Amino acid sequence: MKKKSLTWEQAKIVSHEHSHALIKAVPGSGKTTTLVKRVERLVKAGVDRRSILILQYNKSAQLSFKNKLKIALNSDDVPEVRTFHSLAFEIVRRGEKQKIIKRKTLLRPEDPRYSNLINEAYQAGFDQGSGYIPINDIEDLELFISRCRAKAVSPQDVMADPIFADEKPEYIRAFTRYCELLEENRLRTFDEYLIESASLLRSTQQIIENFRHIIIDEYQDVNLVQHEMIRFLATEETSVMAVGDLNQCIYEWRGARPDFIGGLFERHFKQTTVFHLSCTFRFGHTLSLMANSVIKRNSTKLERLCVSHPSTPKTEVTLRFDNCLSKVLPSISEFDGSIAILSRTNASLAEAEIALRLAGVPYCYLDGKSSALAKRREVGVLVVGVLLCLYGNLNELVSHPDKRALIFGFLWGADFRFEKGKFNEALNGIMARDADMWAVLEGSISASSEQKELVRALINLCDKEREETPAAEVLAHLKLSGLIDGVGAGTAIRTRSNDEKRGVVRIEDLLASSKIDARTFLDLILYTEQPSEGSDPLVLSTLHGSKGMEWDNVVVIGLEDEEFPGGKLRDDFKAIELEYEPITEDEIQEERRLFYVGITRAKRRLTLVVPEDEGLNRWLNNSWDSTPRKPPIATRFVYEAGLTASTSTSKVIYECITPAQQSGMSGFHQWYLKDLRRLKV
Ligand SMILES: Nc1ncnc2c1ncn2[C@@H]1O[C@H](COP(=O)(O)OP(=O)(O)OP(=O)(O)O)[C@@H](O)[C@H]1O
Repeated sequence: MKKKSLTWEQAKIVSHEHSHALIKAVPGSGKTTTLVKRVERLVKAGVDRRSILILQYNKSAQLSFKNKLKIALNSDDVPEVRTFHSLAFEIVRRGEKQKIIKRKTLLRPEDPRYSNLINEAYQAGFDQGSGYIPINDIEDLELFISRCRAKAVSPQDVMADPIFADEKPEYIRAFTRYCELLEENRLRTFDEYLIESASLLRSTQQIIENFRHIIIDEYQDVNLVQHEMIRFLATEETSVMAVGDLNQCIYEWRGARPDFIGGLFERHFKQTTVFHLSCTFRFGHTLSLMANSVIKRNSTKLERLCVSHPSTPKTEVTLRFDNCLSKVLPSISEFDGSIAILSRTNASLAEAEIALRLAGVPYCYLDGKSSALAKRREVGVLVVGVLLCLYGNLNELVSHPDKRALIFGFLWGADFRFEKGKFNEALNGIMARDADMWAVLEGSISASSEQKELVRALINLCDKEREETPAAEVLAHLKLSGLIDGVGAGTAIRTRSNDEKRGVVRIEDLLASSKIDARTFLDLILYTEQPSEGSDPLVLSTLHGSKGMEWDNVVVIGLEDEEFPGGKLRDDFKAIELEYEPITEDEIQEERRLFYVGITRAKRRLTLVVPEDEGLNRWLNNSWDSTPRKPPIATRFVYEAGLTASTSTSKVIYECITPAQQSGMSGFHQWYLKDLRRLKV
């Protein structure tokens, strides 16, 4: 294999000698390559391998880095490469052994004891009996707890902390009970391991050996506790090197603190040298220019632009104006190389799933899941509704593997109001073979006249449609029955309930444009087999999930401004009754970073599937890259990307630019050219 020669930016980091270092790296800038080279140089210069610690953000990054080190050092004896969690386990284990802290057991999220514990905490906090608790409410509580744990705050601290002043007191009570239950049962979750190890490092000398060099990757995603661990781990002699990209911080809502990389690191670690890795090896000039153009709209000062190395492919960026995925996706599946479809919301991924099934294109989710359709509530409502319309019963589901998920979705997503504690009874009742669904429902929902009316309307729909009836028509009848009105109503978080409502609209559009009949719709959802392992299917992922990944072809869908970044709804948006989701400027900036992360995953081709939008055409025709004043139809981020100007500038760069061409460019594009020259690549 041809050896890569390092850029001067990379070489400076590799040879950095003393003091702490902060590396600000753009996507695909060879961070791993540079860090591996640095460790190789340290070891070759005689630094003891055991005095070097590398911290990676997750298990797969840790394994991959370790393998690269083994190859570089031509040995299995490599420095310690750990995740924050594995380091915390080791420190806590030593603390327990030395009897400094109590012995406790790890409580993993998949352990049934965990769900019992969180349910009990919820019931205590919300003063609720032992009835059914919606999964989303539990998730909201978990998010609240993880935000508290990321800052290592106790329930007493939360009560006193003005940051939490707007939180519901129920959450604080539930959090208090959660902490008590962990203590009573001598259990620790992953969060407690981090917190206790930070506290052990602070209070106990020599709980773990001293490291001469500590290197931490993805620093933009560390939370306060992890940052504190590093501070207490470092001695006078330690040189700490943190690597990250402020513009890729997308986990602030979970407690990540971009301000560490944005200034606090340098304040806490004196005499830090700041380095930049501003040359990407992943994508070409058009995409670099667009990514810079979007991210410069954030308030964080852009110190360096992301600049493409000449060895990168000439990434092609295209906009596909289309409101219907079933027209767009079949042609995308013909692209050469790896393909990913990325979306801000799960509703759009569900639509993509159905469109791909319709086109017979194999796919899977990034985490290996073959489908998420059956678990979506609106899908449960539609499948059960269509089955009732066609056959008057749910016999077809009797031995279907997704029976429980679909009936759960139906019961939860439809507009039923259950008597306290009766939801599970209804679910189990309808699941039973030969169940009388109507009797079960009537025995468990409230006795109000609207609820009785809903059941009657459903009974009236039974057996009234034929398999050949267009699915869109059946769906329209279901809507008239009032069944769909409840979709999204039961979820506590507005963004989630809107996601389910959008799911209905997306499926509605898809059925209307594809003109499939009701039976085909059921077959698509219930019987489409996904390829088993081994083949190389197209990948679906949320934008959050795509972080750290790259594909030859990236297709971003769900690019409507009211969905991404969300916030103020357009006045003309009448398709569904979405609830207003107020969004702050900080949240818009985080969404913008998410768009930046998503588009910078592409190597050879980026396709942005946007809704028809006259405004965007105007922006493209005028080569503008500003943020539209009024919320547009297509996401504002596509407006800001300035595709037209980026394409023409990149064309002249590839064709060798003349001074006259350069002087006609915007100041921003001239800055890009200056940086390109400065990099001397
Ligand atoms: N100096 C170089 N010359 C040519 N190619 C390089 C150089 N440095 C890195 N690369 C290539 O760039 C690609 C990205 O490198 P690497 O995986 O180290 O980046 P990364 O910054 O860790 O990526 P990410 O942040 O997305 O995980 C790899 O294919 C690598 O071989």
